[in-house]
Amino acid sequence: MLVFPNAKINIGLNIVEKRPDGFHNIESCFYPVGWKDALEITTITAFSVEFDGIAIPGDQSDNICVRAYKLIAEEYPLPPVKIHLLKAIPIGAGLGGGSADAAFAIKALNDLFELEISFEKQLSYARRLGSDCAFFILNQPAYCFGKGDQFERIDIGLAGKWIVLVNPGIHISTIEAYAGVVPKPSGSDLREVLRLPVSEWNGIVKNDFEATLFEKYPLLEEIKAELYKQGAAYASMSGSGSTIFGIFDQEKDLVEVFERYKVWQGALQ
Ligand SMILES: C[C@@](CO)(OP(=O)(O)O)[C@H](O)COP(=O)(O)OP(=O)(O)OC[C@H]1O[C@@H](n2ccc(N)nc2=O)[C@H](O)[C@@H]1O
Ligand SMILES: Nc1ncnc2c1ncn2[C@@H]1O[C@H](COP(=O)(O)OP(=O)(O)O)[C@@H](O)[C@H]1O
Repeated sequence: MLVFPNAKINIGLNIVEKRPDGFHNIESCFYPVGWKDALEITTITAFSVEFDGIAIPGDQSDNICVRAYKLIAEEYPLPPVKIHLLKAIPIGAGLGGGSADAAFAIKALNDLFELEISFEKQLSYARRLGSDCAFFILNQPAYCFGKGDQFERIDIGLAGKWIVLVNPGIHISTIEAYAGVVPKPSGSDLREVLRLPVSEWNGIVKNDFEATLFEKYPLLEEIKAELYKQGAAYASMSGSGSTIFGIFDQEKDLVEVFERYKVWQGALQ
């Protein structure tokens, strides 16, 4: 079975409080985008994994796809599989690529072996693998809260708008990014704020990671400024960075402008 795990962006990201378990409660709109990996799961006589594309840090047995398989195999009699991942989504980039791989692995195993795992149970497996992971089970625009693992559907009418994602290749660890932020209540309801026209979001829809990370990596702020210079209606860092995205009213080709970096551009669904 061949599936294509996609990235997400965060439109607004409020880090509102530190929790007793060490995690943070956040408020954010997660929105799927078309930058994709390819993940193939097939039956085989002995379990194996193969990785192509961007090198993934860490041991193969720690790969989140392998962890997803092992988690489901604890409760369901799964045969051995071959997991083949072609990694294209930049890593440590605020795009949730690893979480997407895990969620799509859960869904693919469920479909391939007709396990009939309920949607709620798929969510609970996903939550055990990562805070961002449950969102990718639904994989629709959502207002996310709690650790980022609770969500409700949100319709902010971006379908058809053009998005450009720019990744300068700076790897930012999620733990490092959270450690640099002092949580504070957001003071407004992001769901309400996102009802404003996109062109009014600048300065109002904020990512709380930007302040510290822009200070540490000024290039990120420069990329954001360039996206506005190119006519973006709204631009922001995604998640814990380092990817910066711009939303445009019309199709825009910025590959040459950002030729030194990885760029993905396409229409929002
Ligand atoms: C920042 C966000 C925003 O969407 O995304 P990315 O930028 O990584 O894609 C997420 O909160 C990342 O979620 P995810 O990448 O799944 O994180 P996890 O694996 O659950 O946690 C990694 C580490 O990040 C910190 N963490 C994560 C989530 C959260 N709500 N509070 C935290 O403090 C914890 O230190 C945790 O040990
Ligand atoms: N399939 C995978 N794809 C990407 N990263 C993975 C994967 N499996 C495990 N990881 C680990 O998860 C970390 C975070 O990856 P990723 O989800 O791409 O970043 P981000 O949280 O910034 O979106 C990586 O540095 C890597 O060590």
